[in-house]
Amino acid sequence: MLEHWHVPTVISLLNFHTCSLDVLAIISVSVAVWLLRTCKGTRGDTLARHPLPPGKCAKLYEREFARSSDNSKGPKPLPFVGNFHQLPKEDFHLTYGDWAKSYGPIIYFHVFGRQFVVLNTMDVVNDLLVKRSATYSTRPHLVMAGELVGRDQNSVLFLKYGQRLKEVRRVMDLWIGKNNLSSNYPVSLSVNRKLLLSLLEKPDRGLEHIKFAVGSLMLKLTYGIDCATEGDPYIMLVDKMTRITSEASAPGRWLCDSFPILAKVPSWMPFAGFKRWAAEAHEFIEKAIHAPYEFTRSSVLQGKAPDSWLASMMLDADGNTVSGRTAENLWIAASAIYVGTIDTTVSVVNTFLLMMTRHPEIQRKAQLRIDAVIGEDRLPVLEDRESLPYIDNIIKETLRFITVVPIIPHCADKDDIYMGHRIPEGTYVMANMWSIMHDPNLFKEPGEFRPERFEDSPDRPAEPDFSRAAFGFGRRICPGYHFSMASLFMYMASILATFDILPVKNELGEDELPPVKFLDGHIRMPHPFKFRAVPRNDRKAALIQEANLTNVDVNKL
Ligand code: HEM
Repeated sequence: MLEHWHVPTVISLLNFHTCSLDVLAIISVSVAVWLLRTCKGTRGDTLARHPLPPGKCAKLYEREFARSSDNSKGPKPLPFVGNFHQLPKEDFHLTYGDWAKSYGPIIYFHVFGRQFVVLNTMDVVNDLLVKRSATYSTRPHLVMAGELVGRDQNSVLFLKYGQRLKEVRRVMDLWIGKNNLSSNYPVSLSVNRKLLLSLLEKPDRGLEHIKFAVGSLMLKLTYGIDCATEGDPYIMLVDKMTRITSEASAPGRWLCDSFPILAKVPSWMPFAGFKRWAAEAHEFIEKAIHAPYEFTRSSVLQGKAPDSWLASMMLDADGNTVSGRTAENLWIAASAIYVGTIDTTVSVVNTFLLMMTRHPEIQRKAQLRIDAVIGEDRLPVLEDRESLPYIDNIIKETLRFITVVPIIPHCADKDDIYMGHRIPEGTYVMANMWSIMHDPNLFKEPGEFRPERFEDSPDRPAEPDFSRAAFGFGRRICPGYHFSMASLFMYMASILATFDILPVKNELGEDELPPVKFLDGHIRMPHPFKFRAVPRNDRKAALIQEANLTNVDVNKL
């Protein structure tokens, strides 16, 4: 049985800080426990209805599974491990996309008894995640990130669908929803102008400036925190929380996600390093969530809190700071803002800069359009968006090209039947956004960056605009959608209006084009790269200086 386990792969995916023998011990114990439970007919309701005789468990289980969820539309599984051995270490979306070519738009597979459905076209995604969002709006149960690190209690992204999620999303909507765009705008504008100044003053540190602008904007809006330019402790804190969360939820990394029974192993056992890691991560995340919240609470109590979303809801009708469930909703909502924004927005803006560096012709065209609308004497503002459809097309193309969240995971919270297939409760139902956004039947040369694809022309109709789908679906759609589209416009339009984005030069004085390479993960991000931001002319540089002199002081907002 063990050769089917692809043991080296399992071990390389682990981060248990323990030796391989320990891992093998865990695997052996888990296999034994699984077989015992299976043979007793206690594993899953299908098998519970059909107790299996010892010795034939694996074969019968496989047949039973095939009957229950029609596993025929997916790669052939092995007994017990299912399709584990066919899963890649990274770039899952590419493998799922390849499977879709053989098995069609819906793929079914299973790994150690956990069932997965991957949706590879917008039609099937809409049918399930949008039209049936009453069934498909919960999140998969993750043992490490959710249960052990505790993110299923304190992170919007991991919360199961239910009352708590609705309450927290309502709070977020008040803060960052469509109707609040204009009241957030002065702070956003101020941060945007500071970003231009940073690019002017330190043009060789472009990517750092973007990250700082995105992070500091969210901390200011949410908590009223003014970040120091470098090494801000709050930015470092929430950044670390983001990193830990993504490590804890990395697919295939933690054996306990495949064998939930391992969550019960006592932390003191020698091979239970993962439990000790989880306990430390949990403690750190609790601190990282509460530190900025406490900052706002104490400044509200002292009557000197700068305006912020949190401060606006911190006091009850009697002037006391809120407590209990209301306070919990606030800190959960507040902490989701930074985590939800940082990597996603930075990824899109960095991809935009990468593409501008590589495509001077697109950059020039966009600059001419901007100049025609705003002239020489001012910088772009949000109201210009309607007059600048080409910038919107650059945003759409950047979202399509990078596909920031390549796989969007939802989960069935009751049994369902779709196109004759049974989808049991608990199945992971994942939209393969990467395949959809790169479908050659919909997008001509999908690997090319081409904003014009969204324009109608006499010889070619516009290609589909799935930019909204890049933000998810149904009741779990990203609460930051409207805010993000507005801020992406402001980042892109104001950078293009004022700077030429150019490649760096090598020792021979030649342009060195940055490669198109991405870091894999839940969130796709360009590999760090270098570019030069050169002011288009003296007038533009002066406009940036003036905007920062006359800029409203965000500390007083
Ligand atoms: C370019 C920017 C962004 C992209 C591409 C993006 C994308 C996404 C996607 C794909 C999801 C999953 C939706 C689903 O499960 O169907 C999501 C969820 C979420 N996003 Fe964003 N997002 C962006 C910006 C933001 C911003 C600015 C915020 C700040 C509020 C935010 C907060 C969240 C939260 C809290 C969730 C979890 C929602 C839930 O599970 O109910 N995101 N985002």
